[in-house]
Amino acid sequence: MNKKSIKDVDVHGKRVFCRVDFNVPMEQGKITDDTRIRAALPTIQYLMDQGAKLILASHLGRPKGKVVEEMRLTAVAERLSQLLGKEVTKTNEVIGPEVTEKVSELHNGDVLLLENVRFDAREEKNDAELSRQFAALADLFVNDAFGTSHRAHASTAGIADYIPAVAGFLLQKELEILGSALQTPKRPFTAIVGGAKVKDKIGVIENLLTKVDNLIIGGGLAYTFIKAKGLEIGKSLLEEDKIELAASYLRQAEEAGVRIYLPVDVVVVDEFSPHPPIVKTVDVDQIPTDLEALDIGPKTRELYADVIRSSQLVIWNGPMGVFEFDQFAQGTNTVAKALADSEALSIVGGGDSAAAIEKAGLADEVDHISTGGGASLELLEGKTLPGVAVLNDKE
Ligand SMILES: Nc1ncnc2c1ncn2[C@@H]1O[C@H](COP(=O)(O)OP(=O)(O)O)[C@@H](O)[C@H]1O
Ligand SMILES: O=C(OP(=O)(O)O)[C@H](O)COP(=O)(O)O
Ligand SMILES: [Mg+2]
Repeated sequence: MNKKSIKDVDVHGKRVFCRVDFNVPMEQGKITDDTRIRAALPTIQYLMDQGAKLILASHLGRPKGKVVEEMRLTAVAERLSQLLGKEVTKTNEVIGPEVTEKVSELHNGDVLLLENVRFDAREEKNDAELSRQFAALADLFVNDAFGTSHRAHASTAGIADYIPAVAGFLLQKELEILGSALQTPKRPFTAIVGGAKVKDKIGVIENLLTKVDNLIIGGGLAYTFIKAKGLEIGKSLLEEDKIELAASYLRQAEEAGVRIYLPVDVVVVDEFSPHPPIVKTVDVDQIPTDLEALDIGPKTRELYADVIRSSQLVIWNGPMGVFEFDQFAQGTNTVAKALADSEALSIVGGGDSAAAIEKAGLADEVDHISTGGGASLELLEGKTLPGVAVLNDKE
């Protein structure tokens, strides 16, 4: 990578604004998986040891520019304090007098965490004024938020217009590992895409079709494709205005000789909950109009596991079902197990996918767990990530 890293600059006594991705899965105010916090520790610890005054910034969820109490970073600050064995101060605002004061009180080696940056509507607009205000707090910008580096926002990109900008260790490591796997991909090369961010993820498929041998589609993403094939999907997750696009991908794949795998059976329910009154497995052409699919069925699990076992490189982003409810985690767990057992070079990416593989107890069995889902897919497409592009080049 020809970008400067924190090793290339002197941070002693400097105020460092470090963007991290602490967008961790939460349930009832509790962190259910702290992979992303742990992944940022090497950078944070290094900057502390070097005597920097550290200002950390992250988003959590999608609060859409307003304060949402459940999306405050309070639990994140507590967990970070535990992991570092040192008190992390947190502000209750994103920017303003409280932030300015707390920054001025920092000593070398201290850590301050700003409130969820997406509480400020200007963050996602990559607003110049907010970028300038962030920059005014610090002498240096460090991007270690690989999982958010595909977003051009004030704290991931805009800030770099005003102060020197370098990469953290996590960002560097992610780019190296993903970059080398993709440079001369081992074949057969299989990509597995699932999850719930259909709007974000469907777009990457066009490019993936030029790179992979097999494309497995599961999770919430699958239903827009099933609909595109003219089948009934009931109340399953659908991105209405992407149906045409999905249909065109199915045609393109056929022309390119890429095999697309879609669910052949699914688990449907009458209520989105851990224990719905009705739970049944049906073939994909038999989804009742009033039910919703929360997992891939047993035939699909076996089919997907077979494809994985015959691959040499597998990149997986997005759970196969609503794995947070144990009853609907079987599709995700079967895919995770197949990946763990296979000889393929295996890379799993995404905040929720990482949580799923941890929950399945298989985190040590795959080659790399990436903290980025959308980010790793865009990298896989061959795109330059905005949060990387803004960093200073090595001289
Ligand atoms: N069939 C489905 N219907 C609704 N949500 C689903 C379905 N399958 C998976 N999901 C949800 O997708 C979410 C993760 O999506 P996403 O954020 O895109 O993945 P990642 O964080 O791994 O990149 C999980 O919370 C999971 O419950
Ligand atoms: O969780 C994230 O991405 P992921 O779900 O693709 O892993 C990142 O924190 C980015 O969040 P965003 O998709 O709301 O911009
Ligand atoms: Mg996610």
